[in-house]
Amino acid sequence: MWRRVASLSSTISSSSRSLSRNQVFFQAAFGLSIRESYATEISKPGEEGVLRPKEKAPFITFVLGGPGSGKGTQCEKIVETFGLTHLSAGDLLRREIAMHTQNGAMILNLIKDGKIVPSEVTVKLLQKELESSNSSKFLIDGFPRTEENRVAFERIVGADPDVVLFFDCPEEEMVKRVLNRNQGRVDDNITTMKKRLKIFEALNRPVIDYYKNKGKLYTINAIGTVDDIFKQVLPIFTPFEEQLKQSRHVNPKSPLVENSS
Ligand SMILES: Nc1ncnc2c1ncn2[C@@H]1O[C@H](COP(=O)(O)OP(=O)(O)O)[C@@H](O)[C@H]1O
Ligand SMILES: Nc1ccn([C@H]2C[C@H](O)[C@@H](COP(=O)(O)OP(=O)(O)O)O2)c(=O)n1
Ligand SMILES: [Mg+2]
Repeated sequence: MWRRVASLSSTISSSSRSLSRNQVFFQAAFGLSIRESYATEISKPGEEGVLRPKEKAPFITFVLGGPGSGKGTQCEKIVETFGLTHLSAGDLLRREIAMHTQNGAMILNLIKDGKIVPSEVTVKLLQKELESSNSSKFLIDGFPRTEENRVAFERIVGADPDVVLFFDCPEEEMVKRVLNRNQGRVDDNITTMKKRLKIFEALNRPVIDYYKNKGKLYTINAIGTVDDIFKQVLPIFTPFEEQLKQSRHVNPKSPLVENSS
């Protein structure tokens, strides 16, 4: 669906190039933001009163939690079961480092120091993935980590999450898991971890509170086995059964698929 939008946007004049392809298309054609245009029945000038089919908004889940709370591990299980497309903000940033891109060195220094990369950089990487994907159901892991991240995503991508998962884990357990992670990450050491935990408390808590107030937050007790934790995650997606069933990528064994054997 995002791809369909992208192909239409090539007809838009080059004077609007600083906007995203989605924004260019929807703003130029209908003067609407992406979210508005997905949610509203619209008619072009000269076609007043002609109802056009509603576009479907992408289904977006944000995955929050401290370092080592098990976000990535649970995302793998969600992908396996429900077929959402997994976008890890941390993985996208690490890919920039590995590819020695223009921002690579800056990102490496911030990550080593437990700091947050400027929102514009992270959101642009996410936006690129969202726009080039065939999928319409996304799991965005490790994002937004700050209020600035959240606002930048709203401004640049123009979409809101349907679900926000928060893996709630005691610090002691997170430290233990990170120090045993063994993935060769530059930030998996006690010095960086201590900084990350401080930053998490200070900057991620306001994001958690924001989504709690909006009624979108699902808090999961992240202590226990991977399977026990996933048992808490499963029922969260049940109310979204219809939307998720339409995904081409849904695992046929998913509990959301009727008559699965
Ligand atoms: N429920 C769990 N119990 C014990 N260890 C876990 C659990 N979930 C994940 N882990 C391990 O903890 C480490 C951190 O998990 P990860 O999914 O990478 O967390 P995050 O993405 O939140 O930093 C990994 O080595 C992972 O295998
Ligand atoms: N929204 C984000 C996500 C990650 N980062 C940076 C800073 C984080 O400490 C690192 C690693 O993030 P990642 O989500 O992979 O980390 P964990 O899986 O929680 O340990 O990347 C960021 O600056 N902004
Ligand atoms: Mg992770």
